[in-house]
Amino acid sequence: MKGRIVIKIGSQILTKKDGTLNVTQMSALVDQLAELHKNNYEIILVSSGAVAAGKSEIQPKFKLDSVSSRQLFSTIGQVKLIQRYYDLFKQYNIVCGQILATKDDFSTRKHYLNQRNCMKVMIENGVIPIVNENDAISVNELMFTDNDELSGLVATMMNCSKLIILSNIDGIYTGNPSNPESSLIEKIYPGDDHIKQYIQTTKSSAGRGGMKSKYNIAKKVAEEGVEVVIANGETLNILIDLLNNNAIKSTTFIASKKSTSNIKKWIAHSEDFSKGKIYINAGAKDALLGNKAISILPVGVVKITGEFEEGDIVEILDENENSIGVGCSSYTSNEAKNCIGLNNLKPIIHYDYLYIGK
Ligand SMILES: Nc1ncnc2c1ncn2[C@@H]1O[C@H](COP(=O)(O)OP(=O)(O)O)[C@@H](O)[C@H]1O
Ligand SMILES: N[C@@H](CCC(=O)OP(=O)(O)O)C(=O)O
Repeated sequence: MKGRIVIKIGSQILTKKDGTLNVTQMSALVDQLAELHKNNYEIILVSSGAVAAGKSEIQPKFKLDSVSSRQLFSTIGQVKLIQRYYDLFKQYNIVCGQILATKDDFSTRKHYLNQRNCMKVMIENGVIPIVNENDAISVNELMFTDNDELSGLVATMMNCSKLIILSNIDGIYTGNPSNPESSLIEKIYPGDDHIKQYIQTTKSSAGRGGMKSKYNIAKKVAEEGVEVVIANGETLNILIDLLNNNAIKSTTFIASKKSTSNIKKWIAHSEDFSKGKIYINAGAKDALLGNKAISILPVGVVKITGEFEEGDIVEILDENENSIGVGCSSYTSNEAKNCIGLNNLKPIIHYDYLYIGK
């Protein structure tokens, strides 16, 4: 096996403005995926495009709100999308399978491991998983920011070496990409926090999260040890060139060298399931943000809100409400509240169950 990689393809690459599938583009990408598969890469595809592809199929009989229209179009478009992938992969005798996920499918460790097992058994049998958010049932708080977030979660969960995010742009520019003075940023190292100033809120017409969400998730995933590349899916032979390290326009987020355990990877992507908040003082914050492996002790805690059980996910904040990380509590909320500020007690969050970062 050469490496396990997640490739995420945005709506803009897969569909045309009139809502039909961009079959030429899909076919060019599947040709490359087939070649990588033949060369022993393990591939997980995260594909957007269901909503955009559904729009050309039906004219709603009455005006729909945004939730209903997303539901209606995605149910129709997903069939088109997966059928086309099936046919294209079939030409290479490659079997693909569909996974439609909601955020809730990752909410407990049990759910998370279940998802992991499903993708693992597919890969072990030579099947390419094609993952998309289940737009028909994920609404509001159950929604991922977009498929960039889902692809990051999958890449860390499956211990992939690389995540490639294909959009309609070569990568991250130092300003508005249409401004000739902006230049492409080729490499972003862990801790390069100044880059976020360059990200505009503009996004492509079919995209959901825009570059901001790509940047946020890429930074987080690279800090967990997975290299992330943002590149243009319209560029000829893009995947092959990227994986052969040929000079090609793209932005690479260099992976952090520090290793992150599997349990921490799950915790890192679980902040939306947090049942409570643990506020820590300045000394505890400094210690946590330093280089040592530190647990959160009751003595550094100043306030606790929410109701939680032992093992539940809780958010960690400083006294100014800045989020510092997430972890699994070793106490129930009642027990934890009773030991705020006390010395010589077991950690409220043990280092092994603590993820620092956003
Ligand atoms: N600094 C930047 N560099 C590159 N692209 C940017 C930047 N800021 C905003 N963008 C926008 O982000 C868009 C890509 O995000 P998005 O529309 O969500 O695509 P996708 O459908 O592939 O997920 C680009 O087309 C571009 O307009
Ligand atoms: N699940 C949606 C994808 C939403 C999304 O994240 O789109 P994009 O920003 O183009 O990757 C769909 O298939 O239409």
